[in-house]
Amino acid sequence: MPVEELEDRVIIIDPTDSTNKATILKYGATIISWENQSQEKLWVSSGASLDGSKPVRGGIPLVFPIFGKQKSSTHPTFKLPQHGFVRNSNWEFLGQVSENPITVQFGLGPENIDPNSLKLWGDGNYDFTLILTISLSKDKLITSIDVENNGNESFEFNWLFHTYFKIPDITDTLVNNLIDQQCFDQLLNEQYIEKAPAISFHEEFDRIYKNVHFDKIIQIIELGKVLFNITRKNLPDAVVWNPWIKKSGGMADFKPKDGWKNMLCVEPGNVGSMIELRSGEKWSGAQELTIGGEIKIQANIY
Ligand SMILES: O=P(O)(O)OC[C@H]1O[C@@H](O)[C@H](O)[C@@H](O)[C@@H]1O
Repeated sequence: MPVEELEDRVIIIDPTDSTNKATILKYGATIISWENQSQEKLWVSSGASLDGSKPVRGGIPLVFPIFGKQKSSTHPTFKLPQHGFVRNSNWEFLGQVSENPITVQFGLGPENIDPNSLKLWGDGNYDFTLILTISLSKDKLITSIDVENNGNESFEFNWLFHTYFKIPDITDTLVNNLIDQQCFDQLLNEQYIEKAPAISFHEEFDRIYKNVHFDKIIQIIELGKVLFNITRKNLPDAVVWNPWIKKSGGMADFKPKDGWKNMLCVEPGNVGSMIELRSGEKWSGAQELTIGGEIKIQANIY
């Protein structure tokens, strides 16, 4: 059976190789496991709540309609909690849409969201449909999102796939192809141009890389070996985050305590600015994750 639906989750299996599978929690439509040749590729905290009581610390949580917290008190997203409400809403499993590659969909609309949470966005006046499509094949996981405005009012939103990659050791890890990219450092509260030929990690790291050219493949490399390639469709920005020792120590659901050594978030999204969607309009974006291959150094693409 390539798709198995349980009460709280859906498991999908590559029909060509049963050692490739993914598990999606209905809560948040959070992908909590991606096994490739029986090896786990996503980091999930051993202290993560999987019972729907809080967003999952790990896997691929979904961020909408606000990334972080809105600073402008007049914006309709101002009252929303950090990263919005879809990572803590129960999505509807819509079923399988293709056998090979195995592809499934989840949907979310106002009817699936707790009314108190819904009111925090534009006083609950927006009507929308989100469709998440997840496709798994050999060495590849694709997640795509479609957003549609079904209401009469326009709305503005951010989207982000908050992907937690599992890595052997953060101190041996590099992230490639972000040189000369404009970035906003969330720790320094400063904007500058990234000058590192490849990013390395030796302390807390929290940067938003903006308008990264769509031809650029962001690679996570460990000791000369490509672990992951991240490509994006219509998602111009990428957040790179590792909480390191102190910040992870302050998160009750972050376990084991030295788990920061084995995780790195590279999060494709549209967060440098907001997307405006008028009544009846649709927007979509996707991240494509592939395993392995050659190191590809891309100089500037103009
Ligand atoms: O603790 P949360 O809400 O899941 O957020 C985790 C992190 O998410 C990242 O995307 C942000 O850049 C960080 O600033 C933030 O700390």
